[in-house]
Amino acid sequence: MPSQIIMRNIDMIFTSDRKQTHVLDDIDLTINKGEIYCLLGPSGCGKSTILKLLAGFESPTRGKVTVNQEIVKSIGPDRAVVFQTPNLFPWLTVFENVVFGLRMKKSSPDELKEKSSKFIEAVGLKGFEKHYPHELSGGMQQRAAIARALVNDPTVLLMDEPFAALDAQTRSLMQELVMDVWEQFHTTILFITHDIDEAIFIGDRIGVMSRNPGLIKKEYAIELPRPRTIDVITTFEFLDYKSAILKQIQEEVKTSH
Ligand SMILES: Nc1ncnc2c1ncn2[C@@H]1O[C@H](COP(=O)(O)OP(=O)(O)OP(=O)(O)O)[C@@H](O)[C@H]1O
Repeated sequence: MPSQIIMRNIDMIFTSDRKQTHVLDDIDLTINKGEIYCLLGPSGCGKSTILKLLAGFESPTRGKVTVNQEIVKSIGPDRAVVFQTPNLFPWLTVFENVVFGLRMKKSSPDELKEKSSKFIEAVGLKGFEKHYPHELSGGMQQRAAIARALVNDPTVLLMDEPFAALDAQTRSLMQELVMDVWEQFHTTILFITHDIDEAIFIGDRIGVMSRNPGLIKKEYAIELPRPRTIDVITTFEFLDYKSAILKQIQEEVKTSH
């Protein structure tokens, strides 16, 4: 599969109040087209910084970030971001929130209708098009945020702990939703999480990071068959991955204290 995201020799040093923080150290990351790559790691290791570099919110101190063979210089419609909080416009309905980007692009009414219904249905919100965000549960709001991200046909979906604020049951439904959406559209996904089970369930590969400065310490290829359903989390293969990753994280914690 061709590489879609390439980060080479990335260093990131933030300077504030004359203090320098070396957040990322020589990060090399390649994500293939259609792959789901999960980043796991302790708080402050630089996971969101990697996502911000890919989204074009920040530029690296050193190194090169390319998406679709183009150097990332700013934000772009080829890269959609889903954050922990859905950030929907409270004064707009689900339909209007989802088509917001399309309206900005002056898409035709037919395109608005066709694309919104495709993605609203894909995230299981059919029938809720006229609802306002305050009339939806947290999980439903996040579904709308995912539809809004997908409606512009991004080639890359960047998800920053998208389900961290949800209760366990909703979270598990949302993980299955990501699987469903991926089965339909095969979008390349970078998915940031603190949750090992979530990373193994969703990911094709997992990068485990360490901090001070942030490094991708080890990568794991998750060869569980797809399509995956939540039952997979009780299989021996799943538990083997979990135990190996837990061991790696525990070693990290020991050496960083
Ligand atoms: N704009 C900035 N200016 C200065 N320091 C920053 C800036 N953005 C991030 N940092 C610092 O970089 C480090 C990594 O932050 P980042 O948000 O990437 O970590 P993270 O692994 O995503 O953490 P968490 O899991 O808690 O979200 C932190 O120490 C943070 O304070």
